Amino acid sequence: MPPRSPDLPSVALPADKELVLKVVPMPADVNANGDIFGGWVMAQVDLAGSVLPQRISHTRMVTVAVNEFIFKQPVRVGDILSFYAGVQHVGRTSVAVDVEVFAERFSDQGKYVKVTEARLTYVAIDATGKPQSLPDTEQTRAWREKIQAQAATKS
Ligand SMILES: CCCCCCCCCCCCCCCC(=O)SCCNC(=O)CCNC(=O)[C@H](O)C(C)(C)COP(=O)(O)OP(=O)(O)OC[C@H]1O[C@@H](n2cnc3c(N)ncnc32)[C@H](O)[C@@H]1OP(=O)(O)O
Repeated sequence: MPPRSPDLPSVALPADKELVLKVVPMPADVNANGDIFGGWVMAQVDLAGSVLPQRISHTRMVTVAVNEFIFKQPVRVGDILSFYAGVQHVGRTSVAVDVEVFAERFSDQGKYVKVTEARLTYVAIDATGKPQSLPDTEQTRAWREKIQAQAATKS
């Protein structure tokens, strides 16, 4: 196995996002370098990103786009991965979500390395697979208002 690069300093976990998933990759998930295969990480990010949209849709949702995906640091076997998600846009049928992934080395817990960040978009679909409007729930309105308020403070 090639030598490991030294770990970066621990970073703070995001206060503006929600912990939606924790998982530990196993030896079956490695690539030819001995690190965790990027496709495995992408699959976990897709699942993690779907948690918040599913909270408001109450119907089937599909991933329409991976708008951005950055592998910042390698993931190792046995890392405890924490997936943090935040809704960035709520459209008529779609929800865009930012996902950040942090690794705790199994033998050095409590120190976090940011390994991945991504933006994905999910679409609510009906029984025939066509996009359908998101329901107008309290949660939907709360996210829309929060996003508008954040945009107003930026401009
Ligand atoms: C009953 C309950 C069951 C619960 C059960 C729980 C299961 C818990 C596990 C869940 C797990 C989920 C996570 C795995 C999810 C997969 O694995 S899904 C599999 C991969 N994805 C697919 O197969 C989708 C294939 N694509 C399609 O079917 C169609 O393209 C779609 C998605 C229905 C969209 O159809 P379309 O006619 O192109 O739609 P269109 O009207 O142009 O756009 C719809 C919306 O998408 C947006 N959009 C389109 N393209 C883009 C883009 N590139 N970027 C950003 N936004 C875009 C549009 O802006 C529009 O947004 P709104 O303005 O309406 O908000």
